Amino acid sequence: MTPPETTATDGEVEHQHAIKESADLLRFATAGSVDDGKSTLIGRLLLDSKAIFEDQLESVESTSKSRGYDYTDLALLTDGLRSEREQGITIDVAYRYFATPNRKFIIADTPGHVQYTRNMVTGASTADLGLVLVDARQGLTEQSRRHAVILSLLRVPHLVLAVNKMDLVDFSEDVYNRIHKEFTSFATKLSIPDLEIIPISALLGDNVVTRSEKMPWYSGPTLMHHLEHVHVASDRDLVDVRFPVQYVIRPKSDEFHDYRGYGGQVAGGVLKPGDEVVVLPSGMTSKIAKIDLFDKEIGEAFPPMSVTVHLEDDVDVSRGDMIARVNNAPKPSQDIDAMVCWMTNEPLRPRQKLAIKHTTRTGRAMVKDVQYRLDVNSLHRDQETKELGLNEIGRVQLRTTMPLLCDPYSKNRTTGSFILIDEATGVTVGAGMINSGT
Ligand SMILES: Nc1nc2c(ncn2[C@@H]2O[C@H](COP(=O)(O)OP(=O)(O)OP(=O)(O)O)[C@@H](O)[C@H]2O)c(=O)[nH]1
Repeated sequence: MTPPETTATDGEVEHQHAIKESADLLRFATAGSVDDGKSTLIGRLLLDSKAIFEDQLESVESTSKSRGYDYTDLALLTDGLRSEREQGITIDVAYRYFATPNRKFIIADTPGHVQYTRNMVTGASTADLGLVLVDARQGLTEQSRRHAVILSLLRVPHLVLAVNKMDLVDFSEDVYNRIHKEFTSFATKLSIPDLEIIPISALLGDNVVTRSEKMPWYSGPTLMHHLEHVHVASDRDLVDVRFPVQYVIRPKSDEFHDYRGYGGQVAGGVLKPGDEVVVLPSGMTSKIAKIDLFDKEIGEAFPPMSVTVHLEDDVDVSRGDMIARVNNAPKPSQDIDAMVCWMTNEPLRPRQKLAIKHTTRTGRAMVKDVQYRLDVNSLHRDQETKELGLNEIGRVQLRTTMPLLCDPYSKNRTTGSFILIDEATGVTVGAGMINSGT
């Protein structure tokens, strides 16, 4: 029997197209200790996937020669780009773009010498994949463990441990197996849904883009093959509708009376015209009249699309409000239980007051308790020290002055996270992942 013919509606076609678009893009964050070879690896990825321009390569080759190297120092490519961007920015993350015929990539590159959790958290918070480098001669270090812990707390769904400089350990299977064993046993204590451990030489290119002939014992994918094929579209929450309103487009005159829209980025679920929705915190309900993407009307919107939503009724909606589905809305919470990464010298302590930014709202919060501090090496929970120092991670209870419309971070990385800001200086001093709100 022939299956009935189906015709896709415009909305479905757009949906498929947008899913393909988001699947075509991989955001990944790199992490490693100083000199593990991160810059060299990024240079190698760009070079072997032919994502760099001839003139850039020529300048790197001539600089390498003038410095007396008998190889092309690919780190120059990355570091050159990086130093330009480092100027005057507090959060030291360089974003780099490249593409292969199979996928587009955005790399959030955090310099290894600045061992700040802040950079790592900023770079990895929106990543689909985290790439942690270790030097095969050293194996795991405290910093590689810390990076794995942070990636797991940030629920980065895919993790790659690249065991680099395999050429310096004679491409030894034993060395790889030892690091593999040590890391997998550490990783069982973390939540890492997908882990790949790849032996590479960033300098020589083994298993980066081309398969290494010197490591016939390794049967897994090359790094590039994995980056191109890792499945990311299903990582997004398409069930619970969450639309934090970023701005309200008001009618300028009577002529545009109909054009009241709410702009923002979809943080969860699929929105469609005709859906019954609730506006929080007011609790007023309405229906979605239409959804615009730039100046085009679309049939569906889902994460991470930035759209303008129009409602059928003239309800009162302001910046910081959230549009959700009736019967499936987040509960407003003022008592927040979260894992916090602290990013400044002055410790986080009970009774401290801070500004808190959650989705599109900013308010104030007081630290009620530091329940424990997490030792990133042993994963031991220290309940004695009631504070968090620079780069430390712990479980913290906060009381906010306004209710947050939040979800657990495990359900939604956008509505489940917040940043803490020093009220006097305006500097970001912490990042939080919500366990629960009551
Ligand atoms: N033998 C060998 N040397 C490597 C390899 N990868 C990197 N190196 C060398 O290790 C040194 C450090 O590499 P970088 O790429 O600058 O290290 P990094 O981790 O990016 O360091 P930062 O830029 O300071 O963050 C350089 O001398 C590289 O040439 C490798 O696979 N094999």
